[in-house]
Amino acid sequence: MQITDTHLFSGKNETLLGINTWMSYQAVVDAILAEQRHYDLIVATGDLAQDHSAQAYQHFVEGIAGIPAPCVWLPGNHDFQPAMFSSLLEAGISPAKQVFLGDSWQILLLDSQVFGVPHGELSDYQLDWLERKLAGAPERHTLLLLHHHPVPAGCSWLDQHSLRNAAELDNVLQKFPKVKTLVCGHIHQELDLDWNGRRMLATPSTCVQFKPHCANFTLDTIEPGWRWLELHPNGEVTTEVCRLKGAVFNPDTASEGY
Ligand SMILES: Nc1ncnc2c1ncn2[C@@H]1O[C@@H]2COP(=O)(O)O[C@H]2[C@H]1O
Ligand SMILES: [Fe+2]
Repeated sequence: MQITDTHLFSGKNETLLGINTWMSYQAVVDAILAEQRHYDLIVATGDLAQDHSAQAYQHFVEGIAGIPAPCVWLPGNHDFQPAMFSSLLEAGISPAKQVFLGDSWQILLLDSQVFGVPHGELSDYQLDWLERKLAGAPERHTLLLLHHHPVPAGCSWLDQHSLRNAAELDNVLQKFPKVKTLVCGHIHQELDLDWNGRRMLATPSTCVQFKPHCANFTLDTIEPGWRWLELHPNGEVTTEVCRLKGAVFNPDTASEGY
C-alpha cells in the first residue's frame, strides 16, 4: 500500500494551503485500517515532511504506528534526509531500498532528490545502483518507486518539476524488461500513464490535491487518498486509488503556491 506526500510539520496544528496535514494523514490511516484489507508492506514515496523537522518525521511514525505492516520510504524534494533517516530509523523503520517480496518480486526505491529544488534527477550513483540491483535479481519482477514523475503529467507547472534525466533512467530500464511498473508521488493526483511500454502510476497526496491538466498552479477539491497495489506472480500489477469520503478537508483554493 502506498502513502505519499504527507507534508507534515513539527506542529500538529500547522496547515498547508488551508489543510491540516496531520489531521488529513490521520484520517487516511484511519480509513486504511477501517478497510481491513490484507497488505504486506507500506511504501512512503516522499515529501513526508514540509518543514525539515525531526518532529514531522516522528509524527509520520506516530501516524502509521497502528498499521500492522512494515514501512519503507524514499525521499522527495521537500525532505531533509539527515532528519528523515535518523528519526525513522530510531523508530524502527528500515532505510532499506531493496525489498524482496515472495519468490517472484522485488521493490526498488530510488532517491531522485536534488536538494533545495522541486525538480528531480537520478545521480550516477542511483543509476548504477539500480542497474546492479536489477542485474542481481534477473528472475524477479520489479516495482520501481521514485518521488518524481519521469513522464509529463499534463500540468505544465508541475512538469517543470519532473525527473530531468528520465532518458537516462529509460536507458537502464531498456535492458530489463521485467520492470514494467513505476510508482511516483510528487504530483498529488491520480495518474496511470504509459511510459515507453511501462506503466507509470502516480498517487494522490494524503493532504493537498493538484488539479489535473492545468497549465498554472491549481488546487483540486477532490479528497486526499492512497493507493493499493497487488503484485501477482506473473508480473501483473492490480491497483486501486482510494480516497477519504466526505469533503472534510477543504484547501484554500485562492492560494497561488507554496
Ligand atoms: N505556484 C507555483 N508554481 C510552480 N511551482 C510551485 C508553485 N507552488 C509550489 N510549487 C512547487 O511545486 C511543487 C510540487 O509539489 P511539491 O509538494 O513537491 O512542492 C511544490 C513546490 O515546490
Ligand atoms: Fe514533491
